Amino acid sequence: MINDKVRMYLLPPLINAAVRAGASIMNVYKNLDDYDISLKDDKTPITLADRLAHKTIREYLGPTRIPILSEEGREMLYDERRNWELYWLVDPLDGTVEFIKGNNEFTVNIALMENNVCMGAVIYVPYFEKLYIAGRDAGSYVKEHVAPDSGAEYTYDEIVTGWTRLPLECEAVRPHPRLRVAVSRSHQTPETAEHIARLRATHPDLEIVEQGSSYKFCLLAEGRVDYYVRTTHTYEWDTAAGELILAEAGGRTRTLPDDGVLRYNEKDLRNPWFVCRSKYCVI
Ligand SMILES: Nc1ncnc2c1ncn2[C@@H]1O[C@H](COP(=O)(O)O)[C@@H](OP(=O)(O)O)[C@H]1O
Ligand SMILES: [Mg+2]
Repeated sequence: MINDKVRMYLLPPLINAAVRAGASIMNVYKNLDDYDISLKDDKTPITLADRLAHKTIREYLGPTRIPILSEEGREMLYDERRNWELYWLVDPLDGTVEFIKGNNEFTVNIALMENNVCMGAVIYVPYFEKLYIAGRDAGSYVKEHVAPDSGAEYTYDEIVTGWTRLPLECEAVRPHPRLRVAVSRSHQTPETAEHIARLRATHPDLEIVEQGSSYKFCLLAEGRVDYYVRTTHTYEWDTAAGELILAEAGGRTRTLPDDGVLRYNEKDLRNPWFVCRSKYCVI
């Protein structure tokens, strides 16, 4: 089991890898003509930014000698990874579609997995310069004004100075008279609409919040949205960090339709459908 000492030792590489990857992404973001977009086998897009962010993270986390399972290295064989005790689960650029559309809603996700349970997590939102951090049984936090930096070398003390515990306690967050429901901006299905129609039966004035990437988990953790319904595929690297950040802020994630938990390091890395609730969600 990872003890507090190991956790303190691993927090800086986790954070610095994400902030450095954010710098790689933002360097590409400025040059729309040079995104070098292509489609992967599953027909989802990949850009130069995904590749550079992956390379940055791999180079920075390599010296930890903990193996990496990344969206841009997904060809890793199940037999090779199934017995890993520790690994980094990485989405170097989550929300590639939003990146291409230019709406700023993209993130870097890194989760430290121990026996297939997320023990530490970071979601970095480079455009908004926000860093969300969670440790199992240690809470969730947000740190603002963390600019993308290709040479980031934050120490443990620098990271934990000036961060804010989640959920937020400010007035903008609660109480809120209407149920706020997050959905993917670009990936909705008829089942998403049906699910929302059922919610509307009891909450006719509910508010839809369309948002790309794992940033939805961050909004739930902060308490800015109450509920998130996901009825299209995601992969394990899309959810591991966000799920811990939400859980440590008092929220929860449950699979649809069976009300179970998301499992990690499965043979098939695609998640079942799920719903998330913030700490204060009333349904
Ligand atoms: N048709 C599709 N095209 C692109 N991504 C899809 C998709 N269906 C599901 N996804 C998943 O949805 C993620 C984005 O989340 P959201 O829809 O909440 O913005 C993608 O992560 P990547 O952007 O890392 O590939 C991808 O894993
Ligand atoms: Mg993703």
